[in-house]
Amino acid sequence: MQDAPVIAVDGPSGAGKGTISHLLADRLGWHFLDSGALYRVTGQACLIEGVSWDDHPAVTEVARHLDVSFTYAESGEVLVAYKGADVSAVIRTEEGGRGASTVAAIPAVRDALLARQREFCRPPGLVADGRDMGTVVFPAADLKFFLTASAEERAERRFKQLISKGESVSLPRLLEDIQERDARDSTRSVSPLVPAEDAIVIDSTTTTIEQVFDQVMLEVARKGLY
Ligand SMILES: Nc1ncnc2c1ncn2[C@@H]1O[C@H](COP(=O)(O)OP(=O)(O)O)[C@@H](O)[C@H]1O
Ligand SMILES: Nc1ccn([C@@H]2O[C@H](COP(=O)(O)OP(=O)(O)O)[C@@H](O)[C@H]2O)c(=O)n1
Repeated sequence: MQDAPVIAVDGPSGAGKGTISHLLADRLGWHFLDSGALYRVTGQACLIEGVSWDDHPAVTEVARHLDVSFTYAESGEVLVAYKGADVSAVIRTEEGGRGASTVAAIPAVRDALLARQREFCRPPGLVADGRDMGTVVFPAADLKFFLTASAEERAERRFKQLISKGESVSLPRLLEDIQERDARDSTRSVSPLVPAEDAIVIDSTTTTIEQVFDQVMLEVARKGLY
């Protein structure tokens, strides 16, 4: 099922998955899958096409025919486009996160995006960032991490991140959003947010990005992947 080695990085919002996955893909020279971006673009595409997030058959059609592309800018930044138009910034807003988490709870939408996610698995290897990389999309992954941190710490991180991008947000509102999103992601019937049985769980509530990355690299080396 897998054409190349895969490292799965799962966990809740703000746990540091994107940060650690990017560092890891850079260090190994592997491809990178931002599966959350596919759900975010699906939510955004619905807004663009005038499809309500509650209209499950219509949202599924949008996901099935999603015209999305990922390209790398010279700065190293990933540009995400829908039908050729840049949606990189708008999909990263809190509204974008809410849309993603709403459409991601529709089983047929997850099915529609499954094959597309697996296509990212190409030599020399793939670092896959998401919620169900180790449980559903790449169950045979060579190494699985589940990153987590307290909801308060994750809200604080998200707050700083959004403020630095010039978004006006309130910390209590963000904490509420994170808790709502955690609940929705963890209780949905398909691909709920749970660590794979063989995942290495890393809680970064009180550790720095560097410390988490060192721990991850130790496991990668132990597996002979670097
Ligand atoms: N261990 C950590 N300590 C402090 N800040 C962190 C840590 N890990 C990530 N961050 C910061 O938290 C924010 C969210 O991280 P991100 O990688 O986007 O999380 P996720 O992809 O899991 O939602 C970023 O601004 C990132 O720099
Ligand atoms: N593999 C994935 C990735 C994301 N998602 C959903 O998409 C939303 C946004 O994912 P993301 O990884 O971009 O979000 P953050 O962790 O960066 O907040 C999540 O809240 C999940 O509901 C999912 O269901 N499965």
